[in-house]
Amino acid sequence: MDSEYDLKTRVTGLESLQIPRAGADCLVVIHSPVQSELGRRHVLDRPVTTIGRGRDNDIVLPSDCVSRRHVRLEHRPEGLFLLDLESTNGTYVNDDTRAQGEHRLKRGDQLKVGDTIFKLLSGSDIESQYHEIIFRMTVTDGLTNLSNRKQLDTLLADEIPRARRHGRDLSLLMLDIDHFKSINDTHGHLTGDSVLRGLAAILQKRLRPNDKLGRYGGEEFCAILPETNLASAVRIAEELRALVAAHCFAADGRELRVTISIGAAELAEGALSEMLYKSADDKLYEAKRTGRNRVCY
Ligand SMILES: Nc1nc2c(ncn2[C@@H]2O[C@H](COP(=O)(O)OP(=O)(O)OP(=O)(O)O)[C@@H](O)[C@H]2O)c(=O)[nH]1
Repeated sequence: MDSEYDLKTRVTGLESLQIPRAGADCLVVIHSPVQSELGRRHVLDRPVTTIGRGRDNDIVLPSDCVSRRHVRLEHRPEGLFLLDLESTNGTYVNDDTRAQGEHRLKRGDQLKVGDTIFKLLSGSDIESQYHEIIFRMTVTDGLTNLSNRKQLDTLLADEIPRARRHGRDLSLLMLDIDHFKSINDTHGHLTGDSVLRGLAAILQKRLRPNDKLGRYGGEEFCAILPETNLASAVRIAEELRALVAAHCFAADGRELRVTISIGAAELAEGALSEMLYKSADDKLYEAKRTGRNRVCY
């Protein structure tokens, strides 16, 4: 049985980008007030999928015009059925038909739930794959393949209420390559790019699957560490720092040594995403000011 955590990460993180098995039904977001949701593909790989505003739904739409439990989709031998759960604003199929009772869906149908419109597609449809590619492009950093800044914001905005709800810790690391400009200047931008890719791979390999690593910008990375207090985050940060310092990057057939500075912060009571970013960022700059290749918290 999946934990609530696993279920949610499946639909909020890059984990949701797994290619579904051929022929699996998918709901693809084709209209949303949240731009970064466009093209997101929800694979309907369970017997029942619920959609609603409440965090306990399989697909969570945090909008006032969506009911807490809004609609339920059910796989049966005869096909996929939709059942509106007496939502206030209703569920509409193909624009104007308000779903009454059970409604059998067919591929290509559009479902309007509040201000989000989904299209039911097969995972193997060219159209579904097209949406997926566009979605990947909007949430991924092209160089490192990690989450981009926008996606990090979305992930952190999801993790903060989850941590509060379950009374769990949450920490954030901001990581920045030391003297990266001189690596570019000495070895060229292609080597700089390869260092960024190599660094991303080292960090990703050490972190746990539930941690969320992204490229915050330029040579700065960010790791969201759910269920991690500050002491553990600092231990992890120290390990990452040491791993990078010990790694031999390659430049023009020669060895290149790279170090990183890290700022660590823990979610404080009542703090918002920006405050957590700022606390970790302040500590990162303290690490830079006090000599680099170190962790500050
Ligand atoms: N190769 C490459 N370089 C980048 C990329 N993004 C940002 N940079 C470079 O990263 C460098 C960052 O330089 P600075 O902000 O001066 O920082 P630094 O040299 O790392 O110095 P400290 O952070 O103070 O240790 C700039 O030269 C940017 O051009 C990228 O995608 N590829």
